[in-house]
Amino acid sequence: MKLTGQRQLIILFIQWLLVTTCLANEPVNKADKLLLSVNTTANKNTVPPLTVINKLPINAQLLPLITELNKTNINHQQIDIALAQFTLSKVLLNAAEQYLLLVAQALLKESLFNQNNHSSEVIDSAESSEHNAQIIMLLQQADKLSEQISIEQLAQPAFLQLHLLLSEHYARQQQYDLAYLEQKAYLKKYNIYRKNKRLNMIESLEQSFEVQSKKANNILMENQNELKERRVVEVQKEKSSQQYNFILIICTAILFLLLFYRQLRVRNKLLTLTKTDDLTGLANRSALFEQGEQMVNNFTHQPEELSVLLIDVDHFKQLNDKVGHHLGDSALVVVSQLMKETMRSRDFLARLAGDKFVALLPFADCNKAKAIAMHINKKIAHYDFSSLMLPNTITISIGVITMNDKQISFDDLLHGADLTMYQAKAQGRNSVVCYKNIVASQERRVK
Ligand SMILES: Nc1nc2c(ncn2[C@@H]2O[C@H](COP(=O)(O)OP(=O)(O)OP(=O)(O)O)[C@@H](O)[C@H]2O)c(=O)[nH]1
Repeated sequence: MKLTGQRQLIILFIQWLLVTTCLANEPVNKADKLLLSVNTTANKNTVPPLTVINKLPINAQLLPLITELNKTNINHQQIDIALAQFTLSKVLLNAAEQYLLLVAQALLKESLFNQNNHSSEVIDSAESSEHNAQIIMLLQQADKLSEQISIEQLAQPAFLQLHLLLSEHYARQQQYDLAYLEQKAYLKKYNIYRKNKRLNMIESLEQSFEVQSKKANNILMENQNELKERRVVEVQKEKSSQQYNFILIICTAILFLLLFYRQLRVRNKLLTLTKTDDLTGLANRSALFEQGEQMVNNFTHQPEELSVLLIDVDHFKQLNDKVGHHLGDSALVVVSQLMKETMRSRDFLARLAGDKFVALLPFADCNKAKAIAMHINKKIAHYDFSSLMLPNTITISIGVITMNDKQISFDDLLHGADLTMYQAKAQGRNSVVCYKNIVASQERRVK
């Protein structure tokens, strides 16, 4: 009874171990699924596949055979043929493949045995013991190959089955110590398998995170570059717009200045025309009075003297009648030019009307004015006008007046000059008469 109790305890312990390890025996549990999904995601994100160090290559047809053997309904004959082909194959199998082949043979044997004894209620103990021994022998052979296989590969589910099978068959042969050791070996390798899975998963997650992080950084840099490029384009546009506006402003300013300058020239020309005599180009009557009044005003407040000459061409009516009005105009032009040439630069010459001219001589006393008048008179009298189809000589009469009285007006001065000029005419023309001489002669007549 005591022995039976101990056996039952050992069987219960083994069953508990089997239940705890059953989850690990599943080819794909929750952790595997998670790992698979991570690997799939990582592969999609072009993460390099996980690499297992020192892993021996395994024939692609061997692993599906082992998966098939773990199912309930198996075509034993087909699998047996496939395994026989592997065994008889001339291709040299490596340690891992030999290991799995032996495990597969053990699984096939186990499956066949179970199928054969499924219907019979009483199992022959001798036959069962022999079957167990054969299975154990196959699995022990496989276990010997473990030395040539890396621990990471041995921790794979397909390889781990060896320990579970061995443990089960040791237990069946009541070798509980060995069964316990196999369970222990199984758990140890299973933990390695889980640990490796976890590490791989962490590594995969890290790689995935790194890739995502790099992608995010790349997108960020691309956006920043795009932003910079847009900013550069905007700055260039702003610069070209500023340049365009600047050029527009400069052009407008130049145009405005040109128009202003043209307007100023037209205005000055018009102003000059309004003050110029058409025929001779000298100042006209209006300009004469303007300039004369201004000069008289200036000389009212200073000691220097201002003299005025009134010049009239002698017998101009006769000349007009003789040579015609047109040539008479030419004579007036030449006479005015000769007078202008004789004047000082500071003097002012104007055409008063018809054949009458007025010269304003600033800073010229009576003597100086008379000298200038005499000079003009001689110059015209000695000029040969015959080249202009005019009479050889043309003479002029000049009346000279000096502004002795500081209170005198320009009109009075002009009137005095006119009187003096008529005195010169009266004396026989081609002569110069000063106003003070008229006054003296008048004074003598009174006496
Ligand atoms: N060709 C020409 N003749 C003019 C012009 N203006 C006035 N005359 C003429 O000039 C003449 C001036 O004559 P007066 O000054 O009165 O007399 P004069 O013949 O010069 O004789 P005295 O002055 O006494 O020597 C007139 O016959 C006017 O018709 C002009 O622009 N051109």
